[in-house]
Amino acid sequence: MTGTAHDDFGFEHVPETDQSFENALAKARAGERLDVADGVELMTTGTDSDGIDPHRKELVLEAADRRRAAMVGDDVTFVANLNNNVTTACTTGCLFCNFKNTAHRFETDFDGDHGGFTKTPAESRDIVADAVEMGIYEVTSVSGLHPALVLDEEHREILQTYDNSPAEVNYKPPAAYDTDPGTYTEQLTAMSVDGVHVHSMTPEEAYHAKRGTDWTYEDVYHRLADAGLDSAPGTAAEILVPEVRDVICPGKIGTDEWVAGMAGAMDAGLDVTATIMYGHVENEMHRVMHLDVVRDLQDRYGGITEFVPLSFVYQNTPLYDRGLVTEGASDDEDELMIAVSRLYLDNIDHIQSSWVKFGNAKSLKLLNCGADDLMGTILSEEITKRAGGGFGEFRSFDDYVDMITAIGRRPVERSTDYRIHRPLDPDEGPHGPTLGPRADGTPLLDRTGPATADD
Ligand SMILES: C[S@@+](CC[C@H](N)C(=O)[O-])C[C@H]1O[C@@H](n2cnc3c(N)ncnc32)[C@H](O)[C@@H]1O
Ligand SMILES: Nc1c(NC[C@H](O)[C@H](O)[C@H](O)CO)[nH]c(=O)[nH]c1=O
Ligand SMILES: N[C@@H](Cc1ccc(O)cc1)C(=O)O
Ligand code: SF4
Repeated sequence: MTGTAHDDFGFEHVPETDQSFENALAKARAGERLDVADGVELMTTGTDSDGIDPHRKELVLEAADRRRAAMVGDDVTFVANLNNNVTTACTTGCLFCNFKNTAHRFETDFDGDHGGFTKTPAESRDIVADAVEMGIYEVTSVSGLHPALVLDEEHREILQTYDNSPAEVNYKPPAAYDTDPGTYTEQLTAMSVDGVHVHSMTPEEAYHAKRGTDWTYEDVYHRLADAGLDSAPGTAAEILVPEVRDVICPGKIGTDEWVAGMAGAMDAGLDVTATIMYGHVENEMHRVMHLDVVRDLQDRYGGITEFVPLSFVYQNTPLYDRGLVTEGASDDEDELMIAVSRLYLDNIDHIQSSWVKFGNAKSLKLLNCGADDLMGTILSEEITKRAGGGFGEFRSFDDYVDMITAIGRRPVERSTDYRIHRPLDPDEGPHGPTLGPRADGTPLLDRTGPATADD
C-alpha cells in the first residue's frame, strides 16, 4: 500500500494471511508453485505492521535472481522499437491517466485547445517508415478510445445504425472531428512498413473495436492480424481486482473482459504481453491476486511472452490531484514487485524492467531482482512523460551495451517474440540493430534530443 492507510478505501481484500514468511520463502527457494498467501508473505516480507524488513527483502530478491538465472540465464535483452501512438482523444477518464485528452475537445466545433494529437494513417506510415529506415523492427502503438475509431467500414456501418443513441456505443463520425484517425485496420496496415512487427490493440482497444456488435474477440483479433497486427500489449490490466478498478478506472472494461480479450488474441494466434500497474491505491493482496489471474491465463493459453510491471507515475494524475494518493511505489516495493512476479509467474519466461518507469539506475538494479529484459529504444514516449515522469524517450544500442556490461551481464538484441537473439560484443562498436528490414548495424541516433539524465 502506498501513501495511504490500509482501510482508506474500505477494501475487502487486505494483505493478511495464515502463511508464515519462512514457509513461503522455503517454497520459493524449492521451486514449488506459490499460492496467493505465499505471494503476499513475500511481497510484504511478512511483517506484522506496515513496512518492509530489509534483511527478509534481500532473501526474496536473491531467490528471484536465482530463479531468473535458472529459467533464462544471464543475458539481458532489448528491442529496437518505436512508440507511435495514434490519438490521445479518449472518453474513458481513468483516474491514473494523463495521456488522454477529453475527446469532445477534438471536435470541429469545440472552441479551444485540446493539448493532444490525432494522426491520420498516412502520418502514422511516414513516422514508422522513417524509423524503419533508421533500423527499428517493432512499432508499439496504444491510443485513447476516440469515438470515431472503428474496426473497419463494416463496423462503421453497424455503429451508424445506432442513430438514436450514438452515446450508447460511444460513436461519432469522423466529420465531427478536426482530424480523421481512419479505422483501426487502416492504421495497422499503414504502420506495417516492410514487415515491421506491429505490437498494438490492448484488450481495452479491442473492446472499442467491437463495441455495438456481437463479434468475438477472436474474430476481431483475426481481422486486425489480417490488417498487419503481429502481437497485442496486455496493458489496460492495471490491477485485475474489481474493487480496485472501481476506484481507479470505473469506466474501463472489467477483469473478466480483460481476460477474455487476451484469450481472444491468443486464440487468433497472436503473442501477447501482460502488465500490472501498481503503487497507487491497491495493497499487496491485490498485487498478488493480479499475478494469480495472469498465471492462470498463461496456464490455459501459453501465449504471454513477457510480464511488465509498470510502476505508477503519480505527479500529474487525477488520483494525485484529488488526494487519493500522495506518492508512487517505494524502491523496496518496486524491487519486491519484480521479484515476486518472477517467483509467482513460473510459466512466463521474461520479466521486463521498464527504464521509462524506473530510470537507468533502478532499472539496472531490477535486473538483479528477477528481471531479464530491458525494454526497447522507443524513440518517443507520451504516457509516462505526460504523467510527470522524467526518464527520457530514447536509449541507443551503445547506451544499452554500456549499461548492461556495467552490471556484468551480456547485452543481447532480441526480436519482439524473443525467438531471435543476437549478442552484442562490448569490445566492438558503435552498435546498431541488425534484425530490422533496413537494419545493417548502423547506430540508431536520437531524434528527440539527448535522453534526460536521471541518475
Ligand atoms: C495510456 S493507456 C493507452 C491504451 C488504451 N487506452 C488502454 O487503456 O488500454 C496504456 C496503459 O498505460 C498505463 N498508464 C497510464 N497512465 C499511467 C501512469 N500514470 N503511470 C503508469 N502507467 C500508466 C496503464 O497501464 C494503461 O493501461
Ligand atoms: N513500449 C513500451 C514498453 N514495452 C514494449 C517493449 O519494447 C516490449 O519489449 C515489446 O513491445 C514486446 O515484447 N514498455 C514500457 O514500459 N513502456 C513502453 O513505452
Ligand atoms: N507503453 C506502455 C507500456 C507497455 C506497452 C507495451 C507492452 O507490451 C507493455 C507495456 C506504458 O508506457 O505504460
Ligand atoms: S488508460 Fe487508456 S482508456 Fe484510460 S483514460 Fe488513459 S487512454 Fe483512456
